[in-house]
Amino acid sequence: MTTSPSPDDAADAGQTDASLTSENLPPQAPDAEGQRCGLLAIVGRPNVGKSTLMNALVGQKISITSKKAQTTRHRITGVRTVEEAQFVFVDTPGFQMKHATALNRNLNRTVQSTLGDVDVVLFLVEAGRMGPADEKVLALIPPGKPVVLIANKLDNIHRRADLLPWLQQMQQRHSFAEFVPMSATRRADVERLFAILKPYLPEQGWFYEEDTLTDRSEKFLASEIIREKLFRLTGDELPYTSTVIIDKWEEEEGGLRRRISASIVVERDAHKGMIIGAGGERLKRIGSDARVELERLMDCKVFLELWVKVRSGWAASEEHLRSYGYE
Ligand SMILES: Nc1nc2c(ncn2[C@@H]2O[C@H](COP(=O)(O)OP(=O)(O)OP(=O)(O)O)[C@@H](O)[C@H]2O)c(=O)[nH]1
Repeated sequence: MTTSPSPDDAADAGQTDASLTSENLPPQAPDAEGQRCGLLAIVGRPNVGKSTLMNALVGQKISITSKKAQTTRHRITGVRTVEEAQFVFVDTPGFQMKHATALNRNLNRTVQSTLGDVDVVLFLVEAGRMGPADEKVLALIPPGKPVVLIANKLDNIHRRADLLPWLQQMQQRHSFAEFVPMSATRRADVERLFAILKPYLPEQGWFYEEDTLTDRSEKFLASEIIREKLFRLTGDELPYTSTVIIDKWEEEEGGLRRRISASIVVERDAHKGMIIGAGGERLKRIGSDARVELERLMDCKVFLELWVKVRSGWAASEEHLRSYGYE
């Protein structure tokens, strides 16, 4: 994956990447003695706190100015180096099981192949709960992979003793490598997690420089920010089957200004109306919220133009998925 944005690089707003193999691993630091480095994935059903944990682990600030070229199969969500250990978090796109469309089947395949390559999987559940949706996620994890059970939202459990019988049950359910009751919202818990995870990282040189936080491209991050605003402002009304494509990306005044044009692709006219809102108010709000965040992230002025397009049945069509780079 390249990090320098190019307006013609259509795949950039999509999700494809080349393969992470021993031949094309990023160069290692010259002095690798004592270093550890490994890939980690955070999985769990919706709403268990994956994003909260990820943000807490890698910090809020995302460095998207890094121009280091990478050709890895995985989209790296974040990198955090703690003392001699470098934690490289990879993305496992969506666990949408609500609608059994081609999109979901593809995503599940992606999830499985991603998890096959990582060194350790962080399986998040809500402390004291293990429902059918959690079971489905657990079933996607390849056998033999070290899985750390994170019992998140511990702060919702008022008496710790109440959790013990549940933890014992969980022990019988799967041979988890570790059990970590914690709150992703508690700094101390998050820092302790690094120490717990460190032994699972292979002893090898770092893949990234110490201060790298992400190597995702600016265009990809921009599409994610727009998507986030889209979902936030449409609530549960909008199905997962919508995506954001960056159509135009122009840098002006030597990078001091960016002109971005993006399309929100939905399946139905009704969804289009939902996004646009009465008098176009909602789309305006999505655009202005996204613009403010993009300006902060990229530290420059941003002109953002948003379009809503209807591609009927695109989520069900494998061909469309390929053209959007979802393979
Ligand atoms: N009380 C409490 N709430 C938490 C904790 N971690 C996350 N949350 C809340 O749980 C909700 C869901 O968190 P997210 O991080 O968005 O969950 P997610 O798993 O990324 O959700 P999806 O994007 O739907 O898959 C948010 O309201 C968080 O603030 C925690 O440790 N304690």
